[in-house]
Amino acid sequence: MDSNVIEVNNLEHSYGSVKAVNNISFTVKQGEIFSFLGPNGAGKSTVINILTTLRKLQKGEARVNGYDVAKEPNSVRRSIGIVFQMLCLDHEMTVSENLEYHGRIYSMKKKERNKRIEELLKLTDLESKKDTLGKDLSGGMKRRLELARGLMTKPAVLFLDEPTIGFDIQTRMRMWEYLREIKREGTTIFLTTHYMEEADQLSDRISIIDQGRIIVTGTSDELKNKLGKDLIYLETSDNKAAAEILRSLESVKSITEDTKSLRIMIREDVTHVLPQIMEKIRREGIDIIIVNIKKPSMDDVFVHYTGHGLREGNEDEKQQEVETVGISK
Ligand SMILES: Nc1ncnc2c1ncn2[C@@H]1O[C@H](COP(=O)(O)OP(=O)(O)OP(=O)(O)O)[C@@H](O)[C@H]1O
Repeated sequence: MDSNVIEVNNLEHSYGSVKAVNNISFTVKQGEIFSFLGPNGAGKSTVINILTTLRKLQKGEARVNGYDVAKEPNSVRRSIGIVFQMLCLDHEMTVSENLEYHGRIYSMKKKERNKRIEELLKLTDLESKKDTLGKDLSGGMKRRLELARGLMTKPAVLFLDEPTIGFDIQTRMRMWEYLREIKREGTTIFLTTHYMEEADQLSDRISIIDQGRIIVTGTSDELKNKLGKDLIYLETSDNKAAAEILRSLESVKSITEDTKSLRIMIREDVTHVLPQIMEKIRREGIDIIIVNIKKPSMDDVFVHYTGHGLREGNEDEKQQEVETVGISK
């Protein structure tokens, strides 16, 4: 039977007049990797800070490992591991000493500490660096050491706030491997990210969060499949008029329009629909400049549900949604 390691009900949080978290509810099951995917300022850090008891809960309910974050913060803290955006290592200690020190703080016995340090150095590929000072590690190694430290006490749940921010894609992919390995050890992982691919590749389930609200939750496949079977990117001499014409087609599920192109989600096999679409547009005297067919990506899911791209303030990515058929949320 699935058991919930995290349970959040109607969580709200404001900073003065700014409502950072607006009535959020979700659960995370034992052994899952669960991600909050959202742009800067969406409210991700605020939620993770409340769940890890670093920020006081204002309104709503939250339980972690069965403990109430408002009423039993010490029990929550003892049962979790945390890795935050900001590095908190001691740069004058070696890799092993950093882990050793953390184990002592949590009153781990010497034998247990040594065993765990050995396991974690192996897991995070830091065995050859065990006597290197924190300040002499690369950025990726420092983050791995943070990860190892967060896991020292074998927490039931690990919280990671943007674990791979600023990493190149290779280092990011290695980090995903470590996180999958940690999951295999039985740890539940809650992470925040603004990388589409990270959420897509790593998570068992994803919540898209925007402006303090959860917009939609599901597995990567569920979210993509809800959009439609295939997606056609179309650039024409008059996108607005083309969207107008195509909206009446039964096979078209929805159309997202931006300044350059149309993203057309379709219900049926693209090979049947595409000739029909081309014919209809050409008949109206509209020229087709580019046609591209692909399966919906997490990027498409994000644009579809939020109505904009992920990098806030980039006008090229601001999209205007012109749905033809409402989709269930
Ligand atoms: N200490 C604070 N005081 C005032 N406003 C804050 C504070 N922390 C966050 N905010 C505001 O609350 C909103 C949510 O911020 P939060 O840091 O939770 O978002 P986020 O999704 O984690 O963003 P990022 O990815 O940039 O960390 C934003 O509008 C932010 O400006």
